[in-house]
Amino acid sequence: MLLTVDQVSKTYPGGRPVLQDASISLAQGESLSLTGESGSGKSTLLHLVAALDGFDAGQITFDGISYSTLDDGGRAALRRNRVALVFQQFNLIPSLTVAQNLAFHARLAGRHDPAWTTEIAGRLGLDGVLDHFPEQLSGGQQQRVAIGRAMSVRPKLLLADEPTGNLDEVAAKAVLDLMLDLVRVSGTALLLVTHSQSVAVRLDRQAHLAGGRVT
Ligand SMILES: Nc1ncnc2c1ncn2[C@@H]1O[C@H](COP(=O)(O)OP(=O)(O)OP(=O)(O)O)[C@@H](O)[C@H]1O
Repeated sequence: MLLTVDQVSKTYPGGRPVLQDASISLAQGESLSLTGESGSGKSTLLHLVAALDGFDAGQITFDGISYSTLDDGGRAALRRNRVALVFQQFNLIPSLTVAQNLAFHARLAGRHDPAWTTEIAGRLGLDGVLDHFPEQLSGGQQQRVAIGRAMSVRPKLLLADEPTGNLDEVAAKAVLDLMLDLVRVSGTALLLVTHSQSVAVRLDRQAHLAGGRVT
């Protein structure tokens, strides 16, 4: 398995338990949707897998590495090289062009591959806007840039938190289609949080969070 979340529990200081013995697993190249009511802990689980936050009990193992063995440097390296994130907000850098945004993470990681970035831009339909700035793009185009930027490092796992949540139905479908195509071509596994059942069923497997557990 590429990712194993094994009986993980998480309570924020002063709060109720959010996750209680939650478990998921993901094979290389596989896609899994995560649904659940608002406040059920979907974003929390995604953040734990991204090593952005710690947990109280259980184990997370990704690509043969147990998170309990990672220090801050190890967690940062994981996010720089192997796990990529896409959020509902596009989080592009406004002063950089589309081409520069697309290459940004890969350059930071010292792994910029111009041929791959060109292929990503083509697959995401961004060829015509490479010299534009984010504010000149539609929401759907901006999210395609954010996805392309995340995929520029060829991550083993893409974590997406409501990636189409800010888009209208037509743009959302186009972005989802392109994202699923890109992760398939790259052999990247995908863990996607969504409120939408119609989005969830497009992925290989579905998981649901309720009462702190995954069903
Ligand atoms: N940093 C934090 N500190 C304290 N409590 C938090 C923090 N982040 C989330 N929570 C709480 O944990 C619970 C789960 O939040 P989380 O964002 O994971 O849910 P979610 O399923 O992603 O919700 P939504 O669908 O509304 O985005 C909520 O009760 C939330 O208030």
